[in-house]
Amino acid sequence: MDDRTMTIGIVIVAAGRGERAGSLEDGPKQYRRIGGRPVITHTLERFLTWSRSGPIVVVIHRDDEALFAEACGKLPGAERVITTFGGETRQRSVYEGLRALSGTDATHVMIHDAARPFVDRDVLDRVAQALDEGQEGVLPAIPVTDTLKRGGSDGLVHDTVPRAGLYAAQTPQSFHLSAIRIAHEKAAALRREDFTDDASIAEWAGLTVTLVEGSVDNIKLTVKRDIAMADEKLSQSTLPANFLPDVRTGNGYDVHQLEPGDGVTLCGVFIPHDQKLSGHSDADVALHALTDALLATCGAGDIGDHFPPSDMRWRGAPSKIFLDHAAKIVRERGGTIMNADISLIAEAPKIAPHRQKMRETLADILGISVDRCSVKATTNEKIGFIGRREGIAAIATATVVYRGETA
Ligand SMILES: Nc1ccn([C@@H]2O[C@H](COP(=O)(O)OP(=O)(O)OP(=O)(O)O)[C@@H](O)[C@H]2O)c(=O)n1
Ligand SMILES: C[C@](O)(CO)[C@H](O)COP(=O)(O)O
Repeated sequence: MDDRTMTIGIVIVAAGRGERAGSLEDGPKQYRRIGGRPVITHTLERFLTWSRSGPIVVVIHRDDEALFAEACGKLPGAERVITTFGGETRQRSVYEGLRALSGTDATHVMIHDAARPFVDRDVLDRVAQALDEGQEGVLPAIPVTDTLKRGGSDGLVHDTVPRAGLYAAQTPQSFHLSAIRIAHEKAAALRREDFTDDASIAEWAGLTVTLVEGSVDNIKLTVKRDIAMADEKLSQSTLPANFLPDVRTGNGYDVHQLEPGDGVTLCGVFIPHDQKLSGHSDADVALHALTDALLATCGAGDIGDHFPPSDMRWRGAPSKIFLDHAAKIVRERGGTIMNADISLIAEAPKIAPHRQKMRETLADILGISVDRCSVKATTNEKIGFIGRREGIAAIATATVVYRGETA
């Protein structure tokens, strides 16, 4: 069953003290800086820019109100975040988050650790897809890769634990909201306070929990070294002085003919109109131009090389598929997308009312923040084929930073 009527609420737990990461000296780990910004800013941004996020609850510690406001108050979309206070244990904090979420229209919930800032859109999409298919509980996890030993207090290895079938549990763990809330209530009533994740509460309450593929990058920052490594991963400041940043810019252009119809899809957004764009796919000129711009940053050809118009699979296809593919190629080649800029040249329809939605759609597809995505529009002053409303054109520019070299 594909249940797209559901609303996925998000609970991000951020009320821990982070003792193992040295909070006594440096403060709670979720407010420590990696890549120049607090850990929780990265985490929350991942959900604010994911198109399927419904209401978002962040569970904070009573002492951290100012820290949270400073870290997240200026993020685009921050005004829709609900905060509530957590408890002594992670389990209690989740419970408080679920209570806060129950006052919204959420039917399902993704429960995520603030201390996992590297969760990516692919993991979120996989978890959401399992919910769409009607799973009661969903656990992103990765197979254990180290050999496992059971040790004793005597400092000796007692035995080797077969690792076949063993997984390391990650978040966001996801459920029907009412089912996981009832499970948490039951655990609280029976004073069971020893659960370290929500999947184990669900299992205990008799819910079925389905495994989906997590990501090796989706680590939980637990000890000091994790935070230093996360910072190294994100920070330019740790690069050697002779590091040459490999910044590349690509451009793309596309045009499609207009014919009588009921609307056009531009930047992934359908706009009702008395014409439609003709083309093999959904003819979204804007996404086609941006796909070419991204491919250009790593010399990966153009859209026609990857999606030939002669291939029947792309007949009527949403152009999001093409842009998604180009972004994946860029990432696989070590690129980080810095920005995307599209200019639409169209006599009609009016683009301005749809610009914000278009920017959000680009941000979601590219997995970057909305402020890195720009959509502009101009008419052609009634000149030429665009002026005669015979077609719509788009010009796109993308900037990507690839792993640099030392001189
Ligand atoms: N009482 C608690 C404990 C934990 N968490 C949150 O749960 C996530 C995972 O917990 P963990 O890594 O164990 O964090 P801490 O409890 O903060 O760490 P420590 O055990 O080292 O103190 C974190 O985002 C943390 O902020 C929470 O909201 N409330
Ligand atoms: C929920 C969790 O992230 C799953 O791996 C983890 O159990 C929470 O952290 P803790 O250190 O076990 O409290």
